Amino acid sequence: MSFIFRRLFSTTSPTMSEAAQEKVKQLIADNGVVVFSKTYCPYCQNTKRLLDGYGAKYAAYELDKESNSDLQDALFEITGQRTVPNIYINKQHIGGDSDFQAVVKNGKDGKNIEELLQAAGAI
Ligand SMILES: N[C@@H](CCC(=O)N[C@@H](CS)C(=O)NCC(=O)O)C(=O)O
Repeated sequence: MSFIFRRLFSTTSPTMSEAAQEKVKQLIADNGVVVFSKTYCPYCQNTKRLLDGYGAKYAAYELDKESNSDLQDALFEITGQRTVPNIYINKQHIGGDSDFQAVVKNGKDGKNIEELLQAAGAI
């Protein structure tokens, strides 16, 4: 019972995990295209190269440069994906580099990649 009251009326700050999830969600909300990445990751480099090829603006969030290692766990909790790159276009989860390559080739939801990037305000 006291647990329920503590839970309902707690004024304590969010847990680390909740804070990391909020940060991830904010980055997705604030940016048309987001690539959660690691600087040394060849798949991430490929994704960024493809985006650069379209002249797209994107936020690359380099997790290996980030002291907060909770972010990768938060991404897993939100997307079910633990690897990088972890890509969002227009708040829609795309997946990793191979998923992005498939979108470049086939489009998504009836839109080609240029249309998707335009809708995201990235080009
Ligand atoms: N099939 C994935 C492969 C991605 C992958 O293996 N990424 C590696 C880094 S290069 C990774 O996330 N390893 C786990 C980690 O860094 O925590 C894709 O196409 O994105």
